[in-house]
Amino acid sequence: MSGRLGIDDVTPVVSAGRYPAKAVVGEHIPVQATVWREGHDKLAATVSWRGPNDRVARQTRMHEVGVGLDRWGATVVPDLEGAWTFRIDAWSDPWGTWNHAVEVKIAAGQGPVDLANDLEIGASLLDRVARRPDRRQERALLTSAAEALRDTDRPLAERVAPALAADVQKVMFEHPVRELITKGRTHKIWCDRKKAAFGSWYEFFPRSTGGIDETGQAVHGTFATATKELDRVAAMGFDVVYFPPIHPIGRVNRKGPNNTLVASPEDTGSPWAIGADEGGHDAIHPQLGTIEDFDALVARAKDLGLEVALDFALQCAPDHPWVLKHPEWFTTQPDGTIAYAENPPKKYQDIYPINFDLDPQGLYHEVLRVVLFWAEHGVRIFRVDNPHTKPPDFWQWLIWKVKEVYPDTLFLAEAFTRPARLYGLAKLGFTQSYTYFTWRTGKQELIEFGEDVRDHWDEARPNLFVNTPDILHESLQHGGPGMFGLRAALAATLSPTWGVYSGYELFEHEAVKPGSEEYLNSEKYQLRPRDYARALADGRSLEPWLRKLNHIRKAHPALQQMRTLKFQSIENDALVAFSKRDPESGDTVVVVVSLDPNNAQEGTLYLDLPELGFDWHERVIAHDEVTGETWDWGQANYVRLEPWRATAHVVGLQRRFS
Ligand SMILES: O=P(O)(O)O[C@H]1O[C@H](CO)[C@@H](O[C@H]2O[C@H](CO)[C@@H](O)[C@H](O)[C@H]2O)[C@H](O)[C@H]1O
Repeated sequence: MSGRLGIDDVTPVVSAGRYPAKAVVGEHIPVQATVWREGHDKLAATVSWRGPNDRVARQTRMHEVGVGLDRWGATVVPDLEGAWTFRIDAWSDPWGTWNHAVEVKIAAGQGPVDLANDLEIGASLLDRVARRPDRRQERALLTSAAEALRDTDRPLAERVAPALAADVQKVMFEHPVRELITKGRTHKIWCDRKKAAFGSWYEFFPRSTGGIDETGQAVHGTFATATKELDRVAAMGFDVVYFPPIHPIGRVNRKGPNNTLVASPEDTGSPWAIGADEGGHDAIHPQLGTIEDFDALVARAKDLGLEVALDFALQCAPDHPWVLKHPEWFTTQPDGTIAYAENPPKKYQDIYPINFDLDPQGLYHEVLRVVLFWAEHGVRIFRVDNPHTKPPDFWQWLIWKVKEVYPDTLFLAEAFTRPARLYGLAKLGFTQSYTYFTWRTGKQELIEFGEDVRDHWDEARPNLFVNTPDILHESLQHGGPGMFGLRAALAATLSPTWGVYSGYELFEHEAVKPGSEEYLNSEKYQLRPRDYARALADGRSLEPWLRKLNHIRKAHPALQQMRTLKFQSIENDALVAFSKRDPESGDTVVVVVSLDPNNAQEGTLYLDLPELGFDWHERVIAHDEVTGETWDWGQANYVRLEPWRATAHVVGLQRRFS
């Protein structure tokens, strides 16, 4: 410890300050610290915080949190993207000490003689503030309160009354006398744009948008056909459209349908097998079109309010130009061959892993060049494939190098891995992280998962995909349409950022074999044209539900929050309930989701109303955004969910004004 007063356990601080805490513009960030001192004198604390353009630090006075905990808190709201810092300043608060002394001594029946010194101390404190050049406006007010304290002709109550009055207290609080000022360590916050925390993602393969020809054959899609698809995606309320790799696909060791190891000349191969004669990571697959076509797609997406996210998979097909040009970037085995990549037990026979240690200088700069190339073409979101198989310091270097040029760039880590690595990557700079959500299906698992991601919010932001081309969870394989609906409801409301891989809205659920999470006829290895319009017309589509969920998410700022997530008690293991509150607007939402896709479930929901900003016994207006019904709710509420009608309630709570 250093400094006159104690300042401990500051939050948000990530890894003892090695990495910046995460925030987005406009986010209410709770700053807390344990601040303590010897003896009985009062202390106070201030957050001194500074934005990227601030020449002078902003000061926000902290308040005591709880009673007797010596814990102090304040909220700061960064209003600009970039690097912010904050520091806790603790100081002795003589005005607070004086207030306390006077109150308790008078309450104990002490008179003016006992309080003589206190009265003079109070007067001199008032004089000190009144004398400040920048307090000219309040000078008369403070001086007259000081005079009253010194006026021995008045009864004691009248001597102290002006100094204890609200107007004087306000000035003395806002412009305090600070003694024994102790400055804490400076901590970092990186503030991203809002989409870093809040957004709805939709993943589709541009190559699957070509439709079917007259012979019934799937036609390879292009950026032009993919562009047409954007209207439907935007209409469903998504904000980010994510494409698997769009680069030339290797021909050597190309995979065939259903992950077979022999491909016919017509087989498209996996887009993650990046690189061929036509180019590598900065090239476009010729069948998709040209860079100009890509630019046009990005522009159209922008018009529709969509942002394009590209996959960034650092690996190479054996015929990737890097393999020939830079053999030093790959590990050669004793027999002269390069081993293919693996993510055990998965085998990626069509790609070589890159060795980051053989020529870091050359490789790092080439990779940076590639990312900046796409950033120059308007891509500011990258979904990074398998980052946990590459060195951590490489990611830290790359992410912050890119942000030096394009600070608004966001990186989603596809690291389904051990928690230390998942959170480690987030701390290094990844904006968002895939999570274990797809595998959390039971009530208790979901509660633990939700609380875990909430409690890591300063360092990692979860992106809850309901499915991916690699993950068709068994619950979706066997749960029927109701399961698709409820999983979407959970993902869209539990986390400010969620995602859907196309085909979900068509309830695609056939696995390649029992026990596998791989789709049958996976789009990873072949084209998969889909007739969304027909399904919608026939009532076989989840599109209306996805649209509704995204609409509700936008209408309720509470659902754009994670810090305020709180699970509420509901008496039924097939029902899970939680609340969220937006600190800015006060918007408050309670979500109840049924985990049973087939049967009606009912239970009593007990709300922690004070936590939600209401009194314990208050009756509130509860409006369900799903069914459109409005109820009168209080502490205990009967809830029934019938999957054929609704798998979830998303209920906005409002104070009942009489
Ligand atoms: O390893 P993960 O399960 O995290 O999956 C990600 O990375 C894989 C490798 O890039 C990728 O796998 C797909 O592409 C491979 C290379 O073409 C191919 O060998 C695999 O069979 C195919 O699944 C996966 O899609 C991606 O999400």
